[in-house]
Amino acid sequence: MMQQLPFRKYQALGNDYILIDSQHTCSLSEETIRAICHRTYGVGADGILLSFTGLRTVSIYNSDGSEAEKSGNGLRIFAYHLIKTAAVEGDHFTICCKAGVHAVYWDGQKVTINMGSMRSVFDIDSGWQPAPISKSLKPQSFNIDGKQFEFVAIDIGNPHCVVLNASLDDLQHYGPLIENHSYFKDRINVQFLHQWDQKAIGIGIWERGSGHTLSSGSSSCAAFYVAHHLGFCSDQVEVNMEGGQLDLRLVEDDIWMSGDVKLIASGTIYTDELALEAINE
Ligand SMILES: N[C@@H](CCC[C@H](N)C(=O)O)C(=O)O
Repeated sequence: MMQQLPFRKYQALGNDYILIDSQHTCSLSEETIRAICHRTYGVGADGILLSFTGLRTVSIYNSDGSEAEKSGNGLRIFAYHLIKTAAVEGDHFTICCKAGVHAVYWDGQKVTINMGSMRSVFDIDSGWQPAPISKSLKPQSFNIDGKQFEFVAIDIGNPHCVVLNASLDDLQHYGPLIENHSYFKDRINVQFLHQWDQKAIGIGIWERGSGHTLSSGSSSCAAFYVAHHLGFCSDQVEVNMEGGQLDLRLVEDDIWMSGDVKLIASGTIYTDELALEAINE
């Protein structure tokens, strides 16, 4: 059935999302999501945020059509959208995604979100395990296509593999190989941690389901959490990515994230004009 879907397009540090705030029940097939996100046949985006007007809950989709439990930039965008459309009142409210409920603060310029904490940690021998009370993390290593990498994989609502000894030049080649490694049956987001000191860390990003992106909120949180617990940085840092910076701090083991969001376009998607056959080739 032909659908006309009003949308807004937002970007957060170069990580772009199409937000569909639907008045009616609306579900999108994987194929439709891929077509909308396609950079030439569609509107073009790293993902889609789907919500129902009046509700503070959002579903998050990657550009390959898969659903994600969480997105840091996606949540900031959704919160900013609720503020700018006057769907929420005041400067303090909560929003919900598949990974749970998140507190939001708005200071008139930036959205700050409680991104929560590490929920589980990956061990090569025993798989995903509940986060240890000690919060201690131990790097492990794997060999990918002839190259040895040190990594720590943690789940903070969505899964992340923080690689500790990789060069950004290797991201395009090894990113997809790590994303799809047999260790990670639900695939994984990948961060190449390439710079750190007490006040700042730098990461390159390969996202599960969306590939190379210019920034990622949940990736920043995972890389920060790992770097801090390995003693590489303090409990408050700037995370530098190709698309810009996020400010993160740990408060009682929860990661608070703040950063920019911009509304860049709005319009209507005509679903029966989407070139599904072209994107399937
Ligand atoms: N861009 C996001 C992460 C989106 C979800 C991720 N690709 C996944 O599949 O978990 C962010 O800003 O966190």
